[in-house]
Amino acid sequence: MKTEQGIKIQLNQTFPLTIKRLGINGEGVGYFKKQVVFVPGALPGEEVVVEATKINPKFAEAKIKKIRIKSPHRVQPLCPVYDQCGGCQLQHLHYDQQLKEKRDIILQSLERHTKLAIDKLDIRETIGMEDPWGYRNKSSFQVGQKDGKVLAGLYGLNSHQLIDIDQCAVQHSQTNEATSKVKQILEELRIPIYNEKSRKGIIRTIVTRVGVQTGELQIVLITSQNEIPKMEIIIEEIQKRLPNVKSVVQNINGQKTSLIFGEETVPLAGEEFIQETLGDLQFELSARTFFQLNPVQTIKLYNEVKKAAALTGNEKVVDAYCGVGTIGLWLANQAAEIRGMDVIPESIEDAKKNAKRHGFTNTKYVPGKAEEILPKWVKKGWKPDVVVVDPPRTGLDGQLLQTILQVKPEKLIYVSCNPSTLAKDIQTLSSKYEVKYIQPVDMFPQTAHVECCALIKLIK
Ligand SMILES: C[S@@+](CC[C@H](N)C(=O)[O-])C[C@H]1O[C@@H](n2cnc3c(N)ncnc32)[C@H](O)[C@@H]1O
Repeated sequence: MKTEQGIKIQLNQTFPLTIKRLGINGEGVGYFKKQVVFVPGALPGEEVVVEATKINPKFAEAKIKKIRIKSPHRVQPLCPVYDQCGGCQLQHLHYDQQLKEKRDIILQSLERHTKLAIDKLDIRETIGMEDPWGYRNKSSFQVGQKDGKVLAGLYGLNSHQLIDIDQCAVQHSQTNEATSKVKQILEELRIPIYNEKSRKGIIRTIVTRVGVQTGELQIVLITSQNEIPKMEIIIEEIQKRLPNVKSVVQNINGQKTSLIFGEETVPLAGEEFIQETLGDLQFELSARTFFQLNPVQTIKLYNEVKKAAALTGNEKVVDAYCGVGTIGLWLANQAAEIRGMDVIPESIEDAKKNAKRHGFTNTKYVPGKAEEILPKWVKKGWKPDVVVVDPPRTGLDGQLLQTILQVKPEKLIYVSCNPSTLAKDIQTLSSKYEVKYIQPVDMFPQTAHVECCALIKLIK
C-alpha cells in the first residue's frame, strides 16, 4: 500500500522496529522507513520484531513477534487475562514509569495540537498512587453465556468476545465479589441472559458500585425488558450473600446500543442510592450518576483544583459538567457563589441534595448543557470570575469556548481526561488565555488514561 511518504508496508509483513514513545492509547510507537507504526504492548526503548496487522492511509498497526531488547521498565502483568482483556493497557510497565509516560503523553498532545512553546510550559510530575491496584469503585460488566455458564466481564481487545473476569486487579475487592456472586445467582436460577445477536434474553449488564469509605454497595441489573423472572428470589439471594448491599436497582435498556444505561431506572430493594464520603463531604449516589472512579486520587485531584482556584471568598465560580456537584462543593466554603450544570437530571437532583445536606446556601444547580446554560446566565448579567470545567473525553463544546472567550473569566481550571481535546481547547483559547501549569494526576493506574488539572489564566 502506498502511503503519503511513498512507503510500502504490506499486511503481515515482518520487520524490525525501535519503539520511540507511547501513543495516547498506551501502544508503542515506532517508525519504519518514516511510516508510523503502532504496536500494542511494546515499550519505549525496546527493539522489537513486528508483523503488520492493519494498514491505514497514514499509519500501520502491528503486533509483537519478538522482543530483541527489552525495556528495563518492563514488568510481569498481574492480571491473568491481561493479554485478552482491553481494560488495562500498561500493566506491563513499571508503575513509576507509567507516571512518567503519562506526563509525556500530555506533552505530545500539546506539541501536536497547539502552537505553544512546549519547553517553556510548566508540566508537572504526575501525582501517583501509593497502591495502584484495586482502586476502581465501580464495575460495569457485560453478561454472556457459554455452555450454560454465565460469564461477566469486558469485551476482548479488538474483538467482540466476552472475557469472563473473576478478579479484576484494578477493581475494588467488594465490586469483584459482588459481580461474581450476582453471576452465580443468575446461573443457579437460570435467568435468561441477553444475547446481542438474537436480541433475546434479559440480563445485559451487572453494574456494581461501592462507597469505598462507607462500605455501602449498589447493584444495578441492566435488562432488556421490564420483567425479570424470579425477581424476588434474586433479590433475596443478593441480600443474603452480600450483606453490605444497600441498594438493588434495575435499569431497562431495550435498545441495540453500546450505551450501558437506558433511560428507565426502577428501585428493586433498599435505597435508590448509596452514600460515599470524600474528605469532609458526603454524597448520595444514584445508579446513573457520574462519580469519579478512583476516590483516593479524586481527593488529590480536587485539592489541585482548589489550589489552582486559590479562592478568597469573593469569587463567583462555575462548576461546569458538575456531576453530583463534587468539585463545586469542594470549593463552596471559599467562594461567594457556585453555579453548576450537568446534562443528567438525576445528577443535578443529587447535587442539590448534597449541597443542602452540607448547609451550603451559595450554590445553584441547573440541568442542561454547559454550552447552553452559561450563555443564559451571562445574558442575565451574571459573570463568573472562575470557571472550572470537567468535560467528558470530547472536550469543550465550541459554543462554550466562545462564551468563555467573550465573558473572559480571570481563571479557567480545566480538569481533563483526554490530553488531545485539552490541547485543542487550549489552542482555541490561546488568543486570550495562557497556560500557567498542568498537573497530571493518575486516576487510572495500569491504563493509558491520563487525567490532569490545568490552570489557564486570562492574559492581562
Ligand atoms: C468527567 S464527568 C465530571 C463530573 C464531575 N465534575 C465529577 O468530578 O464527578 C463529566 C460530566 O459531564 C456531564 N456532561 C456531558 N456533556 C455535558 C454537557 N454538554 N453539558 C453539561 N454536562 C455534560 C456528564 O453527565 C458527566 O457528569
